[in-house]
Amino acid sequence: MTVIVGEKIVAEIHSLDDKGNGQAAIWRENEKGNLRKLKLIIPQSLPGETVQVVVDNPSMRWSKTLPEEILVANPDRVEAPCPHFELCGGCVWQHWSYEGQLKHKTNHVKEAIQSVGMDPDLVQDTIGMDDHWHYRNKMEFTFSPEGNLGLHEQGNFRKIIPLETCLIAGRNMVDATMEVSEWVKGFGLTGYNKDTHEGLLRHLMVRESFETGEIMLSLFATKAPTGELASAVENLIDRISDKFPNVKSLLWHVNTDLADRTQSEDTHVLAGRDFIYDELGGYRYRLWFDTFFQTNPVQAQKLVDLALEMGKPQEDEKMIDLFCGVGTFSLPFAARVKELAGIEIVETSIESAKRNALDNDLHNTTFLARDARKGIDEIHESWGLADILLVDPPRCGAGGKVMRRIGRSEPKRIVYVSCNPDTFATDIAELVPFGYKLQKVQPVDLFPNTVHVECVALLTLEAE
Ligand SMILES: C[S@@+](CC[C@H](N)C(=O)[O-])C[C@H]1O[C@@H](n2cnc3c(N)ncnc32)[C@H](O)[C@@H]1O
Repeated sequence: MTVIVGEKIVAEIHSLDDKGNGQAAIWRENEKGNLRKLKLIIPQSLPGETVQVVVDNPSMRWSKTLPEEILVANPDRVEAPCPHFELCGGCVWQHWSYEGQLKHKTNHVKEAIQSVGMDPDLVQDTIGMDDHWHYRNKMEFTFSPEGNLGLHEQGNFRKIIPLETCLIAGRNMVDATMEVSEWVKGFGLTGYNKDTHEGLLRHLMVRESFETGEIMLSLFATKAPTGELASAVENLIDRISDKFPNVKSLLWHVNTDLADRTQSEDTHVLAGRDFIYDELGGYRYRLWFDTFFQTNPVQAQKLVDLALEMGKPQEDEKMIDLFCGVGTFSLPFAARVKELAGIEIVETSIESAKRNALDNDLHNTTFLARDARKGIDEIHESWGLADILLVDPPRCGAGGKVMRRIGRSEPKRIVYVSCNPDTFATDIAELVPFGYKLQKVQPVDLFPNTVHVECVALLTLEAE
C-alpha cells in the first residue's frame, strides 16, 4: 500500500503509548517498492478500536493524527463531558469509562511488575474515586497575550484555550478563577507574549484546601502591582474579598525570567497571609505558593492509610522517610514511632516539614535538606539505621544507587510509594539481591481521566 497525503486510512488501535494516545501500525510501500512500517499515534482513540485517519506526512516513520471517525468503538467509550476535551491536554481519557481506565491502570502496574520477573498477582485492583471529577486542589492557568486565561493546547505551549470551565479543578477554585479572568478583561490588561517578552500577566496559580476551605490566588506578572496598576489591583482586592471570603491569600508575584515557570522574584501580599492552611488525616499543613503538596487530597489520604497499614509502625521503632516533601507521610508515622528522619532535596519543603511537625506537636523528628543519596549516608552515620524505610520518589524513581543503599541498610519493612509503575518496578528489582520480597502492591488512582497511576507496596526481608 502506498499512502498518499490526504488519503483516508483505516487503522486498528493495538495499544496505548505512555501519554495515553492510541497506537496503530500500517505497512506501506516506499518509492523503491519495499514494505515499511508507518507507526500511527492517534490521540482520543482507545485499544481495540478501528478508526479512520488522514495522515499528513506518510513518508515519515511515524505520524500523529486525530481520528476522523471511529468505525468500531471500544465498548467502554463514553462521551467526553468537558467542552475543552478536543484541544486541552489536561485529561486525555475523558472518553473512557472510569471502570475502563481503572482496569487499564491495574494492568499497567501488573505488566511493570512482571517485566522485572515478579508475580503480577501481588497487584490488587486499583482503588478509584467515588466522584472522579473536581479532585485537584491546585491548578496553574496561563494568560494568552490578549489576556485570555486558560490552559495550554495539547502539544502547543504558545496556544491558550480560553477557560470556560475545568472539570478536574476544585469546584470553588473555578469560580474564583473566572472572577480574576473577568477582572483582567474589565481592565483590558495584557497577557505575556512568550515570543516578544512583552505584556503584563503570565500565570494564575490557584490552591484550595478541601478541608479548611481556604483558597490562595497567586498572580504572576512582569511588573509590581504599583503605579498605573494600583487602582486596577485595588479593584481586584475588593471584588475578591466581597465575593470570595475563603480567599485567605491573594498574592502578586513579579516574574521577569524568560523561563515559562511560576516562580517569584518579589512577592506582594495583596490580601490575607502568604500561605494557607490545609489538613490531611487530621494533621495541619501550611502551604506557600511553591510548596509541593499532594494535589488529590481524597486519594492522598488513602495512600497515607495504606502506607500505615503496610508499614505497621511500632512505638519502639526508628523510621526514615526518603523524599519526604513537607512531611505528608512523616507526620502520621512520627506520631506512631520512636524517632523519624525525613530527607528531601528542596530546602523550603524541609523548612516547612520542620514547622509542620512542631505545629502538630511532634518532637521526635529530624529533617535533612539533601539529595537522597547523600542524605541517606549522612542519616545512617549520624542518626543510625531504620526499622522502617518509606520511599516516595519523583517520577524518575529513586535509582539503583539509592535503592542499593536502602538494601544494604536492611530495614525490616520497606514501604514504596510510587507515581510511576515502570521506575517503581526497576527500583524494587534492585532490592531482590539483598533478600527482599515483594508482599503486596496496591494501585491508587490519584489522577482520574489521565494516564497516571500511583501505588503503595510493601517489601520485607524473606526470612521475616
Ligand atoms: C513524589 S514527591 C513526594 C513528596 C512527599 N512524600 C509527599 O507525599 O508530599 C517526591 C519528592 O522528592 C523530592 N526530590 C526530588 N529529587 C530528589 C532527590 N534527588 N533527593 C531528595 N529528594 C528529591 C521532591 O522535591 C519531592 O518533594
